[in-house]
Parts: sequence; structure tokens; C-alpha cells
Amino acid sequence: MLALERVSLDLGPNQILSDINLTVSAGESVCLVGPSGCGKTSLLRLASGAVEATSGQVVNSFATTAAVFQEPRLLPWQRMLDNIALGLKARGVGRGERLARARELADRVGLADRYEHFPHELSGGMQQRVALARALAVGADFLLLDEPFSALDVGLRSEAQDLVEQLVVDQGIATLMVTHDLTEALRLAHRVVVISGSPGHVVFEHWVDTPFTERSPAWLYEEAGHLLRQPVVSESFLFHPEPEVA
Ligand SMILES: Nc1ncnc2c1ncn2[C@@H]1O[C@H](COP(=O)(O)OP(=O)(O)OP(=O)(O)O)[C@@H](O)[C@H]1O
Repeated sequence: MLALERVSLDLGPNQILSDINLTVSAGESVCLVGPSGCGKTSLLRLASGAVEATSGQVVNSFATTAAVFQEPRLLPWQRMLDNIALGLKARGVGRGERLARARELADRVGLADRYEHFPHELSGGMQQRVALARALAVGADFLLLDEPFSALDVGLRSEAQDLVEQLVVDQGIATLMVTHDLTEALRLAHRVVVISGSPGHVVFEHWVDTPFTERSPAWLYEEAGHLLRQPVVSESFLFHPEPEVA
């Protein structure tokens, strides 16, 4: 389980996050949405242990946490299988065993015919699937996903979402995912958390009770419409221009 209790974060002179209470339970998928700059990535960095809270408590009791970012961050000089096996190498797993495991994962993310390809020989969507397989290779029971599909076109994006849905539904992997896209959040989450303001704080939480199999495109748009009718949610998504200085 991940638990943030009354967490605040200052970076330099600025308070970025204020009084955040947030939990992610085993097997739970939580999506964070909110306007640009409200501190969503900073919250993931707190969850990963990359930064420390200025006050409050962050407890991550998942066995293995792994992260996937907006850009795939693959090693360009390594073939696809070696990229997937990177974390296993760092953990001292022998070459034969780690490549066997990497092959298994490449098959699972639909890249069975690309074992020997270098990253530049793969499409953006394929590279992102490699990044996901690399996170899974280390046996992660908790995935931090920072807008992992925002650079993909609509078709690839939907494919990648299917993959995350499988991880959540079939394998019970817990996820904390940042997205700008409310329909993506509604498709993949058990719970949608809206963050807003400066400093960022949780303004709304929405439990999605509809089973994953029943979340059709029509349902997603209707549900997003419902959510956006909540004033606190629509205000978060509105553009607030900086007041002009005379
Ligand atoms: N290392 C840092 N030092 C100082 N300020 C920082 C640092 N990193 C981020 N910030 C500031 O913290 C605020 C929140 O940034 P963060 O990237 O967490 O927001 P976000 O909600 O993920 O934004 P976006 O949706 O645009 O990716 C921003 O104002 C940013 O400028």
C-alpha cells in the first residue's frame, strides 16, 4: 500500500503541494488529473521516493515499485530484449535467465517479432511497450505512470491503454497514473483524484464503480461530462490566465 498523510512539498522557495492525503491499495488503479503545473509529477516523485516530503508522511509498503514516463527512456545502443532486461541485470540475474524473462515479457506486450531491434527501429508505441515490459520485468507490484501515452496517436494510445487495463484487471498490479485526459482516467481507474490549485491539493475524488468491461467509449464521454459538471472539477480544468502586470 502507498499512503501519503498530510504531505506537503516545497521546492526551492515555492510550496508545490499542500496537505495531500492519498492512498493506493494493493491491486488498485488510481489516476491523477489536474491542470498543468499543479504538482502531479511531483506527487509521483514523492511516491517513488525520488524527493522527500517537506512535512507529513509517505509510506510505500509495496514490494517493488517501478516507473514509466512520458518518453520511454530506452538505451539506444541496446537491443529490445536487453532494454527489457536492464533492471534484472542490475539485480545480478544471469544473462540466460534474464533474456528468457525478457522474451516472455516482450511476447506479453505484443513485440514477439522484434527481439533484436534497436529502439530507433521501433515505433513510439512499441518503445512505450518496451518501457512497460522493463518495469514489469523486475516484478513490480506497483507502477507509477507519468502520462505514459500522451505522445502516442489515438490508435496506439488505445492499444497501450488495453495493456495497462490487462495489468490492472488480470494481474492485480496497483497503479498510480498521471494523465491530462479525463476519459483515459475513467477508462483505467478504480478511483480518479483531481488535484488543483497552487500549491496543489486534492479537490475531488471519484470512485468508478462501473466494471472495466462495461466502460464503452459512449459511457466514458458521458461519465466525463458528469464529472465536468461538478464545479470543483470544471474549475480545475479551466484555463486561468495569469493577471497581467501593468
Ligand atoms: N526541481 C524543481 N524546483 C523548483 N520548482 C519545481 C521543480 N520541479 C517542479 N517545479 C515546479 O513545481 C510545480 C509543479 O510541477 P509538476 O511537474 O509536478 O506539475 P504537473 O502537474 O506534473 O505539470 P504538467 O501537467 O505540466 O506535467 C511547477 O510550478 C514547477 O515549475
